[in-house]
Amino acid sequence: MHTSVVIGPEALPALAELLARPAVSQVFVLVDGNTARQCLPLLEKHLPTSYQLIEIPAGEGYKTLASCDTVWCQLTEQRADRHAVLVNLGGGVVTDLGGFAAALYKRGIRFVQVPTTLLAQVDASVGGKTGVDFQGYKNQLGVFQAPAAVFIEPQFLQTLDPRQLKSGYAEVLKHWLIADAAAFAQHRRLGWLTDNWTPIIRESVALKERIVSQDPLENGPRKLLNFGHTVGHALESYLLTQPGREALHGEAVAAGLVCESWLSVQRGLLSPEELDKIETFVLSVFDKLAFVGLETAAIAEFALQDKKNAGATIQCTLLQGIGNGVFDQPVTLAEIAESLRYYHRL
Ligand SMILES: NC(=O)c1ccc[n+]([C@@H]2O[C@H](COP(=O)([O-])OP(=O)(O)OC[C@H]3O[C@@H](n4cnc5c(N)ncnc54)[C@H](O)[C@@H]3O)[C@@H](O)[C@H]2O)c1
Ligand SMILES: O=C(O)C(=O)C[C@@H](O)[C@H](O)[C@H](O)COP(=O)(O)O
Ligand SMILES: [Zn+2]
Repeated sequence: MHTSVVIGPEALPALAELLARPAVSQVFVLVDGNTARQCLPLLEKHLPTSYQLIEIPAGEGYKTLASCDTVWCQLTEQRADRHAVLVNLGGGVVTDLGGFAAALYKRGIRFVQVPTTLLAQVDASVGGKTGVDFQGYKNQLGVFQAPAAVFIEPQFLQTLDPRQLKSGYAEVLKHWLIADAAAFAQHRRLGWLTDNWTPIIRESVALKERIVSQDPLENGPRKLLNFGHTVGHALESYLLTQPGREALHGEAVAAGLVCESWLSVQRGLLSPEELDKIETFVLSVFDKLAFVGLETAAIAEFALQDKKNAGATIQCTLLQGIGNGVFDQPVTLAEIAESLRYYHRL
């Protein structure tokens, strides 16, 4: 099944057209505190006058069942029927949570993604992974459910904090490392900042869609899109338990890209020179995440809950050369901890 993704100035008019169809009974718009203030004004003129707003607090800490409860209560109070559409206006937290809440309400109503962060525009809004965090584990509850459509307006990025922009760049880098060596080489020369994100968004979405279309439910090649995430999610989850030390998803993934590239060298899949290129570029863009050597075991433990694992075996996506990901590579807990110690020493 193909999901329509509209990118550019035609995106919001196309959304308006979809919402005006007679088959749509009610329109609900899910926002967080920031997208309510900073993104809704741009969207509002493309919405029907009768839309209802649902707001959750901003941030990863609210990607929870409790926030879904807020969504479900409001849909129920407003007697939303199966022909209602939920418009998710926000970053990956809103698109993941809104997609999940919509998929469960009355066994599923349609939802559309209107991503407003770079991370959500290049990655989270596409591919149908939805979910929430649970018991400290990332996306522990979720379903694969394709949105009715995705509408990407790069203009939303104008109000985005530079730290958030960088966080999204980690997922772009991931895409190049698993599947596009030429783009990695080109952007390593150019540096990460640009005043026109549209071509990068288009290329990332196309690359991700190509992989997802081969394996929508992640039984095989879709695991490539999880490069950097075995260690990245472990770090993100651990730091979420440490008040004041929380890392953004992309920041943790950036560290994970280095650790998992190091693991690729240990397996003889990647050369030390290639690792050097990756870590030099990553560290030129991202500040190093701070943790002490004694914490590496506790961080690594989180990898035991990674969704790619088979039983007790941690299965990582690694690189067989830059631009060529390989999935289902067994690694031990001790190796994950050692990769974190390598990163810590850089
Ligand atoms: N489903 C997937 O395939 C997928 C892929 C990658 C990441 N994710 C998930 O996405 C989440 C991270 O998403 P994120 O980085 O977008 O974080 P986020 O949704 O928390 O957004 C980051 C911050 O930016 C604010 N914001 C959003 N748009 C803004 C704008 N245009 N201007 C000003 N502020 C704005 C938000 O309110 C929030 O405070 C994680 O939970 C991650 O697990 C999912
Ligand atoms: O779309 C995918 O597949 C991904 O793995 C994209 C990741 O960037 C994203 O963070 C995803 O939510 C991770 O999913 P999980 O299955 O590891 O929880
Ligand atoms: Zn990710």
